[in-house]
Amino acid sequence: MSKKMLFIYNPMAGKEQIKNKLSEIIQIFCKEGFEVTIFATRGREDATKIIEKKGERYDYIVCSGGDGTMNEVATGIMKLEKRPICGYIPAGTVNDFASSLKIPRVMKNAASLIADGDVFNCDMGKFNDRYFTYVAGFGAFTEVSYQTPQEWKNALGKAAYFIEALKHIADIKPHHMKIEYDGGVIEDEFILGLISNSVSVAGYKYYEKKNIKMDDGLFEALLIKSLKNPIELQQVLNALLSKQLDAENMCYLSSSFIHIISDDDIQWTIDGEDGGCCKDAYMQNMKEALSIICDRRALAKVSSKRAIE
Ligand SMILES: Nc1ncnc2c1ncn2[C@@H]1O[C@H](COP(=O)(O)OP(=O)(O)OP(=O)(O)O)[C@@H](O)[C@H]1O
Repeated sequence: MSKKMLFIYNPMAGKEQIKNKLSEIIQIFCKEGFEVTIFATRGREDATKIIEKKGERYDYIVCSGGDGTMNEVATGIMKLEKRPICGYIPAGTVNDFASSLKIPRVMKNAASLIADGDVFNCDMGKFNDRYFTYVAGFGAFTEVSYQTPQEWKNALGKAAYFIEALKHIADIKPHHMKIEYDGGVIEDEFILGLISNSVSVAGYKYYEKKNIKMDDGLFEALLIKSLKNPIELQQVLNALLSKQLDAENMCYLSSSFIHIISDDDIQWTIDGEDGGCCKDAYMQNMKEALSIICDRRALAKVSSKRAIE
């Protein structure tokens, strides 16, 4: 019996990367016995809407685009009762989510993986009434992915985000907030927070020393307190570069939920896109909610159910 696939792609993502690859990708799917319906997105939330409307008719929903498109597709799937298996062909600049799951950057290899790969039940994040696949954040680094000029992204790739972030860190206004998590509360002034379910954020593998699992029902939260002088700033930058996440003025914790209540509105970023402003952000880990195809080698690293091979 043929497997029904809805293939959704953002034609504009990552320098219109898919333009010359589409035919090859579709041929791979057809050769592998998929019956493919193709949908090109036209703008914001298009992917989510088509999935909400028609997603349950398919066995697989495969998307191609950047982290923003992946987010919109995962959001659509979360809204379905009968959730199809998700596949991803990355086409953006950074693709943190894809790199955590070892999904190839070469599009035809990622397409072949859809037929060959393993299904991984990945945790998803819920942020108030929205969803995220790998990160919700505020402050210095988080504003970067949509502030970094496109020409920099194209020329420098991952380095562009980091350089832009370093430029901004000193200008960021601290926010007074209360942070509730499994078994604890912190109250302080913070300039940055990253709540993630990924081994890589903004292109940097900050968490690689921490043995992060993406199906354990836990977020990792990295918070940086308000910095009083250039020495403290330097210490934090050094700690970030050497991936020492529990240094002075930094908090690192794991929790199934994170509730952040701030005195003033905070600008959030969700999976690298604008996440809007709010004073009250409740983030709940949705354990193993998204079934996504990934490389077998990634499972050994990101799944709590597999012993390291
Ligand atoms: N045809 C389109 N034209 C313009 N924007 C689109 C179109 N289709 C979808 N979008 C919107 O563009 C946003 C960003 O797209 P996406 O993340 O796929 O690419 P990108 O920005 O190039 O990738 P990255 O941010 O990873 O570099 C999506 O959230 C989506 O809402």
